[in-house]
Amino acid sequence: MSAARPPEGAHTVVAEGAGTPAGAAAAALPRSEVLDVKGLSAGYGPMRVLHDLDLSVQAGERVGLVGLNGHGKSTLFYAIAGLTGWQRGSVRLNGHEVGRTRSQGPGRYTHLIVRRGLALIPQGDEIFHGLTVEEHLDSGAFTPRAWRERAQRKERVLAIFPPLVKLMRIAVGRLSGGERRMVAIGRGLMAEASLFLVDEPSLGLAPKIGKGVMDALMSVDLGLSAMVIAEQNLALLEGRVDRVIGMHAGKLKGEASAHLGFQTTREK
Ligand SMILES: Nc1ncnc2c1ncn2[C@@H]1O[C@H](COP(=O)(O)OP(=O)(O)OP(=O)(O)O)[C@@H](O)[C@H]1O
Repeated sequence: MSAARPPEGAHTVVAEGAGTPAGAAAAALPRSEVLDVKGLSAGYGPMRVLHDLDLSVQAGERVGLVGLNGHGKSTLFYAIAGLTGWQRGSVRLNGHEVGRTRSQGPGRYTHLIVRRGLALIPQGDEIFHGLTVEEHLDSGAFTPRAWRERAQRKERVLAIFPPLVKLMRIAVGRLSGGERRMVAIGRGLMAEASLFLVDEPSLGLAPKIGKGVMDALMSVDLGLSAMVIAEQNLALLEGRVDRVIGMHAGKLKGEASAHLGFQTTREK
């Protein structure tokens, strides 16, 4: 697939949302902190997966999160979205505290966190086979403002994923794996978000297709929003994101600019 930048003036899903809680927060805090995680521990039932994490992401940043299977990348995303069973520590999104103990059940506050500007693009496709491509994209525009602007938002998504243009009326169950991944990511990009968490976008795809999907993600003009991409394959991120953070056994193990390769710099 080819990855095109969206047309000029239609550069970011988020900057367009500047009249909304998420957009206003991002617009009011140019180049400032979108995400500030401090001392985050989280897990499921009796299992502690994340251990005292600190992570800060600035507006406009594209950050890679690299780690092997099972080391907690998805759990970190779920914790930020309030989807883990419990957590301790602070998670601030656009300056607002969204982290708290999930004693009343995972997902209880997720809708509020989403309204604060979070878009989670989960691992795997998480799509409904009977719905069309267009219905999936529309479903990503769930805030009133995003819904009003869904036509423009779809144009931007289609500029990022041109192969979807001809598939809008096709049920996603009939698409290839790479096309389904484009739909899943495109649905996330329809949201009015200031922070996009993208979980292993190349997983399960042939290398060339996976690289194409990653190219498309790199072509998204973030404006004042930020993106964190979890990935097992460092080579897909190296030199293409602003920084790469490693994750091992539920801890952030280091940080390095992508072109320097991976170095442990702030092991906890
Ligand atoms: N819903 C869940 N309930 C219980 N344990 C879970 C759940 N989700 C993940 N885990 C466990 O948490 C640990 C971290 O998994 P996680 O999915 O966060 O890792 P990951 O780095 O994203 O790797 P993967 O690529 O496999 O998703 C693993 O031991 C996993 O089995």
